[in-house]
Amino acid sequence: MPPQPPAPPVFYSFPSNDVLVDSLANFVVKAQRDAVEKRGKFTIALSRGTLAANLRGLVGQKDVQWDKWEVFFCDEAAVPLDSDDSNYHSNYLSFLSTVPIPPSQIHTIDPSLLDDIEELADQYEKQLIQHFAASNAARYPVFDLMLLGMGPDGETASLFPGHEILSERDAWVSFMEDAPRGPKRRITMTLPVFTHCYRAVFVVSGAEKQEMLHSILDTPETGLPCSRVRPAAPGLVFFFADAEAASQTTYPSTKFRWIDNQKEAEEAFAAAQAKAARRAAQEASDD
Ligand SMILES: O=C(O)[C@H](O)[C@@H](O)[C@H](O)[C@H](O)COP(=O)(O)O
Repeated sequence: MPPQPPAPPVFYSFPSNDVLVDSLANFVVKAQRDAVEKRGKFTIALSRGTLAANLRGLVGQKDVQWDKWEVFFCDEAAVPLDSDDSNYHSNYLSFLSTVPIPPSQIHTIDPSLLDDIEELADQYEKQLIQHFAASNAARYPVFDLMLLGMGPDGETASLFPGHEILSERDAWVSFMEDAPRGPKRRITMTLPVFTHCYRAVFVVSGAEKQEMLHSILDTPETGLPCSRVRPAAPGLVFFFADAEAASQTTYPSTKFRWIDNQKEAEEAFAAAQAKAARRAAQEASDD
């Protein structure tokens, strides 16, 4: 049988940041429950930026099994773990320090290797191999949930547009010394890792993201890194945006609900598309 094409992205647009935060918490808890039921643990990857603050809805939630969480970082700057540039540090301050995940289950870079960027990436890849060896990894690791930001140039993690790292197919973790913005020396999970997860979720907020979200969702053929995160079957990709970020895109939005598989994602997309067409026809007849 030929491989199934990736499901269309599921786009949720929320009237305010608070509603986005509650819905994201609800989604993460469901993803965790699903992963723990099926695989006995919940393997999640975090990104730097506003994401950590948008996870605040998880704090104090009753049905979270924090002892089942295994936390990795989508990318990391080659800086000490207490630096403002550290992905770990930004997530620690706003999220990880407020929840009882056992520290041994939070997988950071080895800060003794900061001077050797290649070794830093290799060592992080070894941590992934060790974690995934006993479970589902064949060619690539399969994360239960990868939480992603959308950068100003359409980058995600440290996958910048036009950078050669985007063509990496072998390594799970790669490195760069020429990042176009922020800390130059970084390691990052590679594109195939993002396209082999069960669920990838972009969290996008604020008016400054309007244009880029429009490009990513409405003209994915331009091939910006965020548009290239299309997990292979049975994986799914979701966009959570607040009203400000969502104001330019014409991509049909789905009312927030748990979507479990590709068929449901396709049905949600088709229903949202039909609704948008009906609304456009109604508006045209009102004019
Ligand atoms: O590593 C970086 O250069 C930045 O951290 C960047 O890629 C970030 O992930 C996005 O800008 C989204 O961040 P926000 O969600 O904070 O906008």
